[in-house]
Amino acid sequence: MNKNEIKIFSPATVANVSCGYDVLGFCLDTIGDEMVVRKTDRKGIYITKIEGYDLPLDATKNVAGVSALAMIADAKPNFGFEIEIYKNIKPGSGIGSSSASASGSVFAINELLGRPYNKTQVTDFAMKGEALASGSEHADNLAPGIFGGFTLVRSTSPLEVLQLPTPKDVYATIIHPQIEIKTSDARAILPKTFPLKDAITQWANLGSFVHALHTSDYELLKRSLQDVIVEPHRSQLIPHFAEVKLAALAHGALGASISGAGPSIFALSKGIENAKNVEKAMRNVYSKTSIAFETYVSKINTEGIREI
Ligand SMILES: Nc1ncnc2c1ncn2[C@@H]1O[C@H](COP(=O)(O)OP(=O)(O)O)[C@@H](O)[C@H]1O
Ligand SMILES: N[C@@H](CCOP(=O)(O)O)C(=O)O
Repeated sequence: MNKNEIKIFSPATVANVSCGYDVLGFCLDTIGDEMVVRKTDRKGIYITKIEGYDLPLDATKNVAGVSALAMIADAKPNFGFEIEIYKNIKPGSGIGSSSASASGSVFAINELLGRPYNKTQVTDFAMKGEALASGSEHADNLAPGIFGGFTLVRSTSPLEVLQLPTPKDVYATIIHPQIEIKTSDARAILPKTFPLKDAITQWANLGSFVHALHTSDYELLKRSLQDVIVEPHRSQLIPHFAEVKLAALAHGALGASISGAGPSIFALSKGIENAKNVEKAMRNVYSKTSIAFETYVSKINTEGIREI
């Protein structure tokens, strides 16, 4: 017997991970949204409550509604769904706020339907919602949220997601300056073409990063966490980016870069003590400014979205 209601935790995620623009991502554990989804007699998708941030209740204007509508257009159930969203992830944060909603609704509906879709198909529906926020279909936040751990999106059409291993001692530190950068704006500022020599550097680093995850080679992980394509352009949108990155590296981070489209900055470290030292160092930089900020230290969440 399928359930009528489900409550889920939909975690924040870090996309790009320095060397993997639009393809690489990982899942966080200490911050995420909660959602309640229930079956209702009236057909369609109804967002009945949003707490935390001011977002549209209209299902066609909310990423959670758009992905859910795509799923029910395919599944054609003879009932509908009500969605309540309890947002903790600020929209425009760079830690996958829109992705958590777009993937959370379809994860929950799939559960209530008795899991007719596999994780790749769920991600595909979620991409329809994510496209509303960013202006293009990308799955580098959605895939780690739905699959858990580190993921690589080999292709979005057709969608192919590779689940990568998570070395057991890797922790993430995030600093989120409380300014908003819309993903669509941060995408629009990127050049359309790049020098071949930069592309070579980037794909060498991406390949090495994936190899480092498979072999738990922390030194290689460190050398691979470089972004010569996107970071030089987007870092200009983030106040004190260079200082935060330098501070993180000086206090033991394996690497640091922009989380998603920013303004959040992430670092990866070996061991939770290093990750906490990095958090302190990042906080020190922003404490000297008038910009409000939040920080998080998190293990890599290998489960992804979960029922609570
Ligand atoms: N359920 C939702 N959660 C978050 N943002 C949403 C939602 N529905 C629509 N949006 C819109 O998506 C944009 C935020 O997405 P985006 O710029 O990708 O930020 P983030 O990096 O935090 O995902 C905002 O314009 C917001 O109004
Ligand atoms: N690859 C995308 C990722 C956007 O992530 P978000 O968390 O900022 O929505 C991009 O870099 O544009």
